[in-house]
Amino acid sequence: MRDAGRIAGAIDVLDMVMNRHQPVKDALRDWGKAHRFAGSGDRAWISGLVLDALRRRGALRHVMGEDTPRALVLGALAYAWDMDANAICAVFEGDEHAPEPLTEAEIEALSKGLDTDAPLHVRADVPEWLGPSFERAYGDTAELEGQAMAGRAPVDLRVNRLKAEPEKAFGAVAPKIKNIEVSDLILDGLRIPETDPRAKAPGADSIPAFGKGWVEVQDIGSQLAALAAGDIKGGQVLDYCAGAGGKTLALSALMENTGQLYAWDYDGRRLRAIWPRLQRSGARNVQVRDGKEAETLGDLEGKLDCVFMDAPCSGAGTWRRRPDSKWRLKEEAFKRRQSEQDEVLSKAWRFVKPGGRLVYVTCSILPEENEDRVAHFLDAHPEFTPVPASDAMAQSGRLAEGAQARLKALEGRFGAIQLSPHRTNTDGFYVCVMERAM
Ligand SMILES: C[S@@+](CC[C@H](N)C(=O)[O-])C[C@H]1O[C@@H](n2cnc3c(N)ncnc32)[C@H](O)[C@@H]1O
Repeated sequence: MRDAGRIAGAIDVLDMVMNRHQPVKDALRDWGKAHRFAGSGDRAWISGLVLDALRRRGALRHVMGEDTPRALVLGALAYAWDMDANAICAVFEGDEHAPEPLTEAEIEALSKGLDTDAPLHVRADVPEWLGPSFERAYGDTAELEGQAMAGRAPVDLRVNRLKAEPEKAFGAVAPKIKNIEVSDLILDGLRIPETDPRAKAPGADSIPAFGKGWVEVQDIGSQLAALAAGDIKGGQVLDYCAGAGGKTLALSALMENTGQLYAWDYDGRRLRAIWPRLQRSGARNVQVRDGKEAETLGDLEGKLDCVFMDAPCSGAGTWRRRPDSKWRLKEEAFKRRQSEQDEVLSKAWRFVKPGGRLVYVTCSILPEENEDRVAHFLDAHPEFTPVPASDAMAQSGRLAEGAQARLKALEGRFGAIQLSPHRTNTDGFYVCVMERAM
């Protein structure tokens, strides 16, 4: 396909996302079925443009003066892909598959530059109702935090030391994936830098090292959050919100297959995906407990060295990867997540033994889901005391040289750490560690 047809395709796909409320992946799949002549390279190009339009939807609709799929796609071409109005006109010219020619108003909007005097929520590219939350959380850096969250994300790998040491895994991955880098924060982390949005992303899960279980796809922020469990080798650990097991696998590797790791989730269906992942990873210290909490976890009360809680949340920390969810989040759902967070905290603490630790994690950058929830919990549970999160991460023995000092500088209230694209070039994770009195 030529670029004019791809741009028309991006407008169609974005229309399906915005007006039929389809996730980007589903819209792209349906569009591909109806346009069989489009190859995988065309679909990757279209997907890259749609995702960039969604990532920057706030600033783009402001500059374009409308919030239509066409306006956002044209805006993304100009302001995210650096194509000026003349270049877009030239691509459209004489191509029967091109969208309608640019209007005078569009040419002007594509040429005038982004509005640096716009309100914060526009400059930070977040929904208007979340502007105050952003400002409260990040003050002077709110705009930078929002803009970094509107950028593209790299793909990160975690070396699974149950199967391969980092050097061996790197040696196996490097010939397959160009430009792979070693993380500067974490010893087991590898990074595939963000690629050209017009091109197909390297398929990390199709390389032999992935099939053999030597590496797992996991954002460095998520890996750091798991390290906050500390030195848990030989310990008794509960992954209370285990879901599909991303953190379970990281915790098992941290435990070097010693001790006992219990994986539980309130929604048993979510646990199903954990089984093949456990098998591929070689984890042998995991007991998946599937069933009602009272029946399946009752025997663990007051016994565990660490309860790890990757709480349900808005997912605001992953907006770079799922930008449609940024605009779908509604106040009511946001409030519901906060009640769920209070609920999981109010239940899970009882499994921690005296002297043991509770690790509260969200993939959110919003204080209502993070420090506000911890404050609420600590008010009701004075027997828990916060522990500096960077110290807990260092106790895992898996931080890269110099990383502890960098993370220490990020510690805020309760010694908790807020990771973010702007601060750590990771997804936005919040990590708070609390210790139960003896
Ligand atoms: C962020 S996800 C967990 C992701 C998982 N740890 C991973 O790394 O792949 C949050 C999980 O919390 C679970 N959850 C939601 N509400 C819950 C509740 N009230 N009690 C326990 N778990 C809950 C959800 O089922 C979901 O699987």
